[in-house]
Amino acid sequence: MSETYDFLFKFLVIGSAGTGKSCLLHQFIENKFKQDSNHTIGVEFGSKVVNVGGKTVKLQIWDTAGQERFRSVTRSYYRGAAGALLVYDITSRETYNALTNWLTDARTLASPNIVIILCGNKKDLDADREVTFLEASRFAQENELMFLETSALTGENVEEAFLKCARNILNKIESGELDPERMGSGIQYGDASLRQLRQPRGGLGKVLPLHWFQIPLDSEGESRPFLKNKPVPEMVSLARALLSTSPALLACSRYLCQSLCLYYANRYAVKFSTFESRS
Ligand SMILES: Nc1nc2c(ncn2[C@@H]2O[C@H](COP(=O)(O)OP(=O)(O)OP(=O)(O)O)[C@@H](O)[C@H]2O)c(=O)[nH]1
Repeated sequence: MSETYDFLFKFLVIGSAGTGKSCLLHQFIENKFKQDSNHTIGVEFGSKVVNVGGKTVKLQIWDTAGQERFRSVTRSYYRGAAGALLVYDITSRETYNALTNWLTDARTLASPNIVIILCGNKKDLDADREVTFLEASRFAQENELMFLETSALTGENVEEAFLKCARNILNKIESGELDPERMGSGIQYGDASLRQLRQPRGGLGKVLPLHWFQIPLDSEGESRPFLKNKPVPEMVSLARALLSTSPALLACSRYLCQSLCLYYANRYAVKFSTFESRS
């Protein structure tokens, strides 16, 4: 069965042995708890297509072994990951204390820009807790990580952890902070977005560097084109073209507004996407 998706993100699941990494992946993909989970040998793999903020994203997830003896193997899989779940076990301070080492590995071997969500797993074992929610959330804040407590057993916050990480990556792509075109970004375009990018008839003959061009479409129908990242001259003229039509845009429906943007995006062979204005 062929899958269409807008993006593919490479994800890692890292953290000390026995924290529940394989169980988290299994719960996310199969929606059930993995009974009799054994230590992972090297690396295991899973994938799932999810819907994030109106985009279809395929998550390609590498579940790594936490045991020290596999470290040299697992490290070779870090390269080019866009996101990671960094897992500790709330009932084991030892796994929490090891977080700094895992973090250093992720940022040096994958990418300094890797988006990481810290997962305090085995939330269901609250009576045996050795790490408080508060101290872990402080650690997360200090290290610029997102944070959730999860339970692979009950499923609590498992899907949320993957989706939160994916949503953050998508936001960074849309704001221009992350460039999917950069080598080793851990992001690939899927069929759906490529279709949108196909050259129109009588097009420019070359695909321009791809930059995100965002137009807030809020409830008033207001359309203030603006550019993020480094605008290329073509993008500036695109912005001007849209600005000059703004009275018309103000009057027209969201649908028409989007069609017009799509028309220009196709014409200039640039990506077009929408997001909800939060004003
Ligand atoms: N109570 C509880 N037990 C869990 C949870 N997640 C995992 N476990 C148990 O923790 C143990 C280790 O789980 P794994 O998923 O194999 O751990 P891992 O992090 O993949 O371990 P390595 O592959 O060695 O790195 C197993 O006995 C699981 O049944 C959870 O959320 N709650």
